[in-house]
Amino acid sequence: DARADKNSLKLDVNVFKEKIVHHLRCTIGTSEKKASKLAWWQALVATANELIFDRLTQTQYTHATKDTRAVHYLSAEFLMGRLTVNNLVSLEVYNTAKSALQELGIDINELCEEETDMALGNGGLGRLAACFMDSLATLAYPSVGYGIHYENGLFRQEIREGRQIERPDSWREYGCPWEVCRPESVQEVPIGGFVETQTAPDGSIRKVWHPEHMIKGVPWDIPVVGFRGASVTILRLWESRPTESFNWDVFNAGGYVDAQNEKAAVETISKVLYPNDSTEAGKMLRLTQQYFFSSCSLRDILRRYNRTHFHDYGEFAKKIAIQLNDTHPVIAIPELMRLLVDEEGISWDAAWEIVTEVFSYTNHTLLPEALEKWPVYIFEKLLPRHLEIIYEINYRFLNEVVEAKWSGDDEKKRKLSIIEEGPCKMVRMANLAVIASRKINGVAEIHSKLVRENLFPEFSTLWPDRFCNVTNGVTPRRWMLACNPGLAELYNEIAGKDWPLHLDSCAALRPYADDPQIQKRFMDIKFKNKVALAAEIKKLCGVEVDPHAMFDVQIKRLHEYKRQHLNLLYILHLYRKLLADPAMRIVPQVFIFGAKAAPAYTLAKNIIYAINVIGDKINNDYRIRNQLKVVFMPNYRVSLAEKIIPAADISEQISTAGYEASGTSNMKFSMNGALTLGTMDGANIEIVAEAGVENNFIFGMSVKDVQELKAKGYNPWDFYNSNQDLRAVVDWLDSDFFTEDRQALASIKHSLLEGGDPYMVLADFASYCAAHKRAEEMYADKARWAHAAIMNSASMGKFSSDRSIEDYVHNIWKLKNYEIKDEI
Ligand SMILES: CCc1ccc([C@H](C)CC(=O)N[C@@H]2O[C@H](CO)[C@@H](O)[C@H](O)[C@H]2O)cc1
Repeated sequence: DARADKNSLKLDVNVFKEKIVHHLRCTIGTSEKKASKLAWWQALVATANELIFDRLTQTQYTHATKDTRAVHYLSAEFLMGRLTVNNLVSLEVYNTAKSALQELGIDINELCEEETDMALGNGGLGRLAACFMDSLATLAYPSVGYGIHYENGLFRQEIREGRQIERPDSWREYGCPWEVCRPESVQEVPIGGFVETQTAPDGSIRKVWHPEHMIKGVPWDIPVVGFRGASVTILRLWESRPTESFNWDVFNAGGYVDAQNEKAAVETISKVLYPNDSTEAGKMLRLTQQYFFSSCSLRDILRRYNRTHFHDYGEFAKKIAIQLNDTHPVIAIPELMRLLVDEEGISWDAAWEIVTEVFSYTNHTLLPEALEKWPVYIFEKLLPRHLEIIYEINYRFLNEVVEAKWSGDDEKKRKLSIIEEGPCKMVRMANLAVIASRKINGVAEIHSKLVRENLFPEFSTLWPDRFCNVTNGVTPRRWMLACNPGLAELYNEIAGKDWPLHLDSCAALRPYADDPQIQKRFMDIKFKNKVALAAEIKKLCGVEVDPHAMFDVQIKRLHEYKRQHLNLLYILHLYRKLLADPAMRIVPQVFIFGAKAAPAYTLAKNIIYAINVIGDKINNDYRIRNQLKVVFMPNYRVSLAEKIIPAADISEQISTAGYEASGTSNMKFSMNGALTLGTMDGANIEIVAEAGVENNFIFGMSVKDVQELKAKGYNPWDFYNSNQDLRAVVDWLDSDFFTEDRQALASIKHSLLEGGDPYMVLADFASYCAAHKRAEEMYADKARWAHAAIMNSASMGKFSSDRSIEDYVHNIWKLKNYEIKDEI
């Protein structure tokens, strides 16, 4: 299929087959007869790793010999998903592998189901980091991703009687063949303790930190395979371990338990990912995680730099760029100051010069509850020296920069200060990020505008040139070529085989938008994907769905601002109308949901419960003759998204305008020929600008409308009382029609009325219903729908993460890329 193997010459089917059998016997140590599917998968991976590690070595050799400038992407999350299909496709040996396995009587798809997702992230931010790593390797820019080697990724979600149950995600229980440990690059990180101020004979002050503990950081490297093996870079993830100087003396002194506790305490640091994707936990362990990986990463960067620069930091800012993926790694700023001043003996000013040159910061959310602030007392306990450095940075900023601009304006100082005064003083990580970063960017045009105007207005007045926008993107390798081979085949024919590298070239399909043959091809591909998804839904949810129906999909984290409950109100509205008029005939529709809620986010979990119990009722209500189906697919994750997105007709992107920074699933859906039903929020605005608003269904208030209604005072009762249909479905939530446990559903009604409906669900309901009406009408007009589907898919060139990376490279990182030849 379209995932054709250009360089399969390198490894023809027989050679590939021999290598798989060789690894089965000599690497995994079993025989064809006895081998489990897991063993065959491990043998397949070992075979692919031969190519991958060779390219990795070539890549690292080129970067080292050319002493290249590189970007270091610091992120607490990397939502990598599965790597097998992606790596085989990027190496262009997918079909070779498929045929080789076939000849060995093995179905490659079955093998790939053996792989557990590498779910080391919550949602958008983590997946974006993964797409960016793919593009950096494909564009052959020198880069390293740095993160945390969580033993447990994002929890596995099970649905029990409609409720979300969290289960641990021990993804590498039986090891992971895609990662390699690098003991030679272990780091040790101090934490806790106190700071001693020493006065040298020459009167100069020296700060000496006496840490309470040392933590060992063990690096695990995951190779990132660029498309066509352009380069192979690494994602280096740090695992926490107790240091050798593990308190044996405590142990020998019989303090076994204390020794064990200390060991356990250190190991918990990289034990588990915090499952919140927009509310900060404020837990000490969270800051310890952030500091641990940031410090290990900086030490690793300094170690690599000093290999050729021998502690002469004159070139450091020329060779090193560091991107901070939101505020989570911002502790790296005072940590680099500490390493340069305290350990390398560089002056404060020289160190600050370097720090403000190397760091840049990306903001991914405006939600106040997501902006990290740490109590000063936690810093005093964990990171006393960093607190001193933060105070010094703040003092110089307020008294040199702010005083110069707004002399004597204490209000400005209070607003811009890194320290938030009050009963419990807090460290504002976002302010620290802005003060120390060369560039600050948002992730979509509207979001970057709101970052400048609402989040950091004074800072953007102070430093207008520091603020910029880089609209998000997604990798077309995973999100088109690998997950939708039928569509990939069509683009190979129409746009040539390089479209995965030049997504703009997909525009070659636009002139065929009304060509009946192409329309048929395109919609047949969609239908085939819907048949496959219908089978998966049957298997996972036991629900029969008709692939001819309109597949309306909303897959993303469960959050009120993403308004899954608005979607649910419309489903209730449709159901109510069908019950009211048994003769009514609608375009058959299947509403598909996938969403994890942060474990402590009760209302979000109640919305999941509501979707399941209401869905159950509807799916088993014979009176509506299967015209309406509701499916909640459990354990939404990257590998499930790869199955759902190619089969979608409608992409629900219905956040309250001004709340979704960008969104990235919206891009994946459009690329795969789904039509967006959404608000003018985040990247939706840029998507419909490329594909045509007439080819999508925009509804609801704009950002300006939302701001004005909030300013005027929004009263949800006004909408409740003035719209009978709305009132009926909201009241239906507070009934025992769907479940005897009406409390959970009633809590949703309560949040929409007494709770003030903070995300204006009721205000956008009527417009949302009208947009759905338009969608149903267009879906009935097959040619019109096909036109729109093709125009969306063929107009997404801008949303390749390659374009995002080129923007970062030219506006922020100033990198050169290097062709990787086989030099060694
Ligand atoms: C402190 C807890 C926490 C954890 C994660 C986050 C992330 C910033 C949340 C997130 O994933 N934001 C999403 O980032 C995507 C990539 O830029 C955007 O496309 C989404 O709009 C944004 O919600 C905030 C707070």
